[in-house]
Amino acid sequence: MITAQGLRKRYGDKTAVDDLSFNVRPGVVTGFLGPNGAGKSTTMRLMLDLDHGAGETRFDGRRFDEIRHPMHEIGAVLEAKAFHPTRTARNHLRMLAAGSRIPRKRVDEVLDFVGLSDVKSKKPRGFSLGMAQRLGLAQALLGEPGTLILDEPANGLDPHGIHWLRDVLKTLASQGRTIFVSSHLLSEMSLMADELVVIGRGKMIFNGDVDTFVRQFTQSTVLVKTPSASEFAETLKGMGATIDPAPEGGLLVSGADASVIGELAHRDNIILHELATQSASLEEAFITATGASEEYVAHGLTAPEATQSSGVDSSPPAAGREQEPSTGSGQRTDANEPSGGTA
Ligand SMILES: Nc1ncnc2c1ncn2[C@@H]1O[C@H](COP(=O)(O)OP(=O)(O)OP(=O)(O)O)[C@@H](O)[C@H]1O
Repeated sequence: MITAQGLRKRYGDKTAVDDLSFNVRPGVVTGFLGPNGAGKSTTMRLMLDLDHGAGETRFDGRRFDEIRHPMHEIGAVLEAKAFHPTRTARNHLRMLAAGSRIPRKRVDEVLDFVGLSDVKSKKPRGFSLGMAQRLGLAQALLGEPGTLILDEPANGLDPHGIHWLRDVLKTLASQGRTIFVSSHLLSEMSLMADELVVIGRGKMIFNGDVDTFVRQFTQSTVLVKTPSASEFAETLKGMGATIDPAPEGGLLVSGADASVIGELAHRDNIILHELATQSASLEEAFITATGASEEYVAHGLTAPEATQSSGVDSSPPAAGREQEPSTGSGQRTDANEPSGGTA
């Protein structure tokens, strides 16, 4: 279990991490999400004592500096290409293994596990980003730690590699390990993570399970297909639901769940051909939840005649979108106030 309490970091007058407190449970994968510049990497560095700031992180009750053999307890990859410049991949890991009294054979085991056996005698500086990510993971796993902290581990991996990483992290979590992983790949995160820590501009937005996050920040709709569409639409509107035409045909109903709609149809002898709840995606929830705390907002290209020579919009960046997440349960807090590889 990781317990982070009151993490805070300022760079000059910029607050990069603003009083973050959260728990990361063992046995599940916890995703760490936030827009660019939200403070994810800074938070991870603070957690691992790689940066100075306020607050405290405990790993199974102990601070990082109280852990005698960190490689055996915490594996972390914060930078994909942080390797020794001249050693081969295998020698790089052997050096780290020797420093932490890890048997040499474990080096070959982890290299095999991450699929780098064929290039173990090559120097990592020639590795692609995906290969470097694999070597970073091998390094993190050397001491068979109970906790893994990974910053964007899927970055640079091909689709097979991403699939593989998901299986690896889920398996490691199912063994009771604590896995904290940041990623911008939301579709991947929705398949991988059970729980989430979502931040924006350094502040907590949500800490809890993925389904609750999606439910809190989106509205699910129900697809209804019936030969009596106009008649049934009137009935549904009469009980306060909103009706839109579904792109695939039928009615898209908001504001009433499938069981209520089914019971109404039964009451009025309406034949239903389809009744399906359409859940929103993690990506939709993320956009809603973090829209107000997006720091770097892109602007569309303006028409060529408006920009004359360059064709690029040169207007100053906006402060952010005017979208405000409503306050939900205790798991969720607002984040609208503008503020501001190791193993
Ligand atoms: N060494 C530094 N000096 C000054 N500002 C910094 C430094 N490191 C980070 N920052 C600022 O702190 C904020 C948080 O940065 P951080 O890299 O932690 O965000 P992030 O969520 O990891 O972003 P991304 O998703 O783009 O990687 C940003 O505004 C960034 O510009």
